[in-house]
Amino acid sequence: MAHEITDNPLRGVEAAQGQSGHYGIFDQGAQVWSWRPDGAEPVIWMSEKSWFADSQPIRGGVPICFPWFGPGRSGDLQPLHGFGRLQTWHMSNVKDTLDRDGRLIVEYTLDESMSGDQPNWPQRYEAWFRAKFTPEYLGLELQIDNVGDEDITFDEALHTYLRVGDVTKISISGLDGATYFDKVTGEEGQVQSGDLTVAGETDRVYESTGEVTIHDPALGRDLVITKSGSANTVIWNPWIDKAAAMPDFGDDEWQQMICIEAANALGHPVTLRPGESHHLKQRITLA
Ligand SMILES: O=P(O)(O)OC[C@H]1O[C@@H](O)[C@H](O)[C@@H](O)[C@@H]1O
Repeated sequence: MAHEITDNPLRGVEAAQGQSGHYGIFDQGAQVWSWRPDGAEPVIWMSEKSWFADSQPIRGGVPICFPWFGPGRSGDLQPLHGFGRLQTWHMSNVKDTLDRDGRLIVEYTLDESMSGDQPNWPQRYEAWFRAKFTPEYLGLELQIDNVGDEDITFDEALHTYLRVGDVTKISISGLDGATYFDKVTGEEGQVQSGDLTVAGETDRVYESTGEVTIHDPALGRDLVITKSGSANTVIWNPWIDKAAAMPDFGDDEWQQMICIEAANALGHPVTLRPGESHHLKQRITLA
């Protein structure tokens, strides 16, 4: 058993793990799209309606938002969530010990010579991303280096789409007492009370650096999401109307997904002086 470089529907790395496990990442956006530990239901969610086309966002997996989140802090930047997720990243390293312990590590790089002329963010940077697939957890790490001679400021997110059995039955713990901006109502300074349940369109940017757990009774499992280097946890489910309005999202698919994103956005951009680096990490563990 070894990893393969595959081309369908997009170029990337794939691996089988055990009898039924599967790992996958695309070069476009350095986007993880599959983590299914052996014997488990998929943990990473992918839409069956996703486009797989050059320079189009991929709906599902783990999009890397960079160097801005959504339309950016000015509210008018395109493409949404930054150009990083639309670029073809350079696969710089692949290591597997699949036969021994079921692990696969894939590393990617991106810099301004590859992302080309970006009028909204003409900065010098190097980005490095590592996905570590193991039978126990999926580890994600994004490093941004300032390689220029001026300060750089950016937003970023690991926009992780997770598969759940029935989103109306899950509860998410770990955010009790955290303040959040509700992007659906536009209300700032909301405070989470107890566990979060999903009963409508949900789009919240929490001030939170801690661990959250999804309790999923329909699949009979918990997903534990830890992170570092991140001031915000974003939770997103489009619910019925927004799902129906998105051409790359199945009308009923909102029922089986939730995004739990490790971000630095809105009031928490990252500023790096020349020569400095920033690390953003997220780990998903099946419990
Ligand atoms: O459709 P996109 O650009 O992939 O974004 C999906 C969602 O991503 C979330 O992170 C945002 O908070 C939502 O507002 C947004 O709708």
